[in-house]
Amino acid sequence: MAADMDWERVWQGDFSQVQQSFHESLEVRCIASSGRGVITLAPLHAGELLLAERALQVAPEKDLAEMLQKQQTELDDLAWKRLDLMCDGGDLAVFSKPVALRAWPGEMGRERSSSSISLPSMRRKVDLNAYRCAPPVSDYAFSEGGTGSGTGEEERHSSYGVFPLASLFNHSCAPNMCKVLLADWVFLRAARDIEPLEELTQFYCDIRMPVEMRQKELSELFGFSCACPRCRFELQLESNDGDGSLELWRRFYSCEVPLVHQRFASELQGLVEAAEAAVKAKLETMDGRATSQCGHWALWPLVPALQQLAARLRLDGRLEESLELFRRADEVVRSVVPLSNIHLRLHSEMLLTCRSDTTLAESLWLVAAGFGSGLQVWQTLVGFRLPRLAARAASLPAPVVPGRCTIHFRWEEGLGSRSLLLWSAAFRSSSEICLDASKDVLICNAPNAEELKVSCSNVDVARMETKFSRKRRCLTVIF
Ligand SMILES: C[S@@+](CC[C@H](N)C(=O)[O-])C[C@H]1O[C@@H](n2cnc3c(N)ncnc32)[C@H](O)[C@@H]1O
Repeated sequence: MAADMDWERVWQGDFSQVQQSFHESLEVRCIASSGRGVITLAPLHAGELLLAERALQVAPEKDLAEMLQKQQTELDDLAWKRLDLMCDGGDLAVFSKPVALRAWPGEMGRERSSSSISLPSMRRKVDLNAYRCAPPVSDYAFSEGGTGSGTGEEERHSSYGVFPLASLFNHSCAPNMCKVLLADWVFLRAARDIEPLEELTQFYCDIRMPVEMRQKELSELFGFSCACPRCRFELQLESNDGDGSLELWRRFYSCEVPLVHQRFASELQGLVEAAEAAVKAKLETMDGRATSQCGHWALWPLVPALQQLAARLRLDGRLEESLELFRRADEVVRSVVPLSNIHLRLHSEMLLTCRSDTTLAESLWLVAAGFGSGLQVWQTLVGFRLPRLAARAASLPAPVVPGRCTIHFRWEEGLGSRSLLLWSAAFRSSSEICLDASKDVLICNAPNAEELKVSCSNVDVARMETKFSRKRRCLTVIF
């Protein structure tokens, strides 16, 4: 995978070095059904690039289906099959055998001589799959006065693209991937650390909306009822509100925040605290099923108010309290949509509040992981609001993406043998993985990984057998 791509050039609109590339551990498990779409076989680390794909066609939305319909004869067989299998609303069932994304669709595709894709079907494909494209430096840079790219709002939003591989990924309202669209390219990255066999998800609707609105939009536009963990949790929370104690909390969903805009900071703080207390009390009545992640999700509606409050405290010179509130908002945002524009905004605010090197390094990492590494990329997305910090940012070491990875382990008992399975996003090749033993502990390490110690009796490293799967990033140690 092109991890060492020169992102500064990409963000300046030079795509000459970019090639279609895939993470080798991705597998397609089903299409056009509610089952799991694309999964990973390997652990992934936040910021890892999973797919770089160029659009088959980019055009104004109204022309896209017709252009693709005409263009299909010019596509090579593989591209045509991918387009043919792109979801058009029909349910094509779960496969008996998964297909690697890089080989997609393998044997699955129709032979193209049999028929061409009809215009109505192409229209459905475009409706269900097309992404809005953007020229470099556009929506991502969010200065009020434009970005200097000279493109007007209308022009920026007039192009849509069809990406047959990227559109194989299903939706979640708390997705684990982030998507960057630049010109006619899409880049998908792991937005957080992801375990082997987890489904990879992106978002199709505005995930800032309350659950009922998200459900309505996904059902009307994409024809499915979202049953992601966040929707399930929020629906359960709402259904538990027979006594109406969540009324204040509900009013905080972003659309209502302008109403509280006029209040004094202390008054707003009181309201936020009351809403938080109400939702926390409600969580406690939910038979212990609410995880800590649910606790964060429950605070999502409060994020705009937390930001407003933090900005006011900053104006009053209460910098530490302000920073603390921005951090809390960031933690909640991270649980819903990691590595997003919302973070960029929050991190800029944090930097305006406190110009410490730690906060600056965090913001450099965030940009590198979500959008591509390089000082210029940071400058384009965040630094342009903070001119006085640019020189300091340049003096900090470039952030390493991925950062330090955990090594996971599991014991497996076989017939007459015992194996230890070790896996980590940091495992690139077996030669880099170090195994050592001291007394009753087996120690495993690799570049970029946190050292792992596993209790283990009478280990003789010299007599152990090992097998390594690069695809799964898994080392099996047989004793
Ligand atoms: C862009 S496609 C996603 C890939 C699709 N599963 C496929 O096989 O081509 C959008 C369609 O996938 C299905 N889909 C996506 N996310 C889903 C989810 N979370 N639950 C149920 N169906 C989903 C819906 O049929 C939707 O119209």
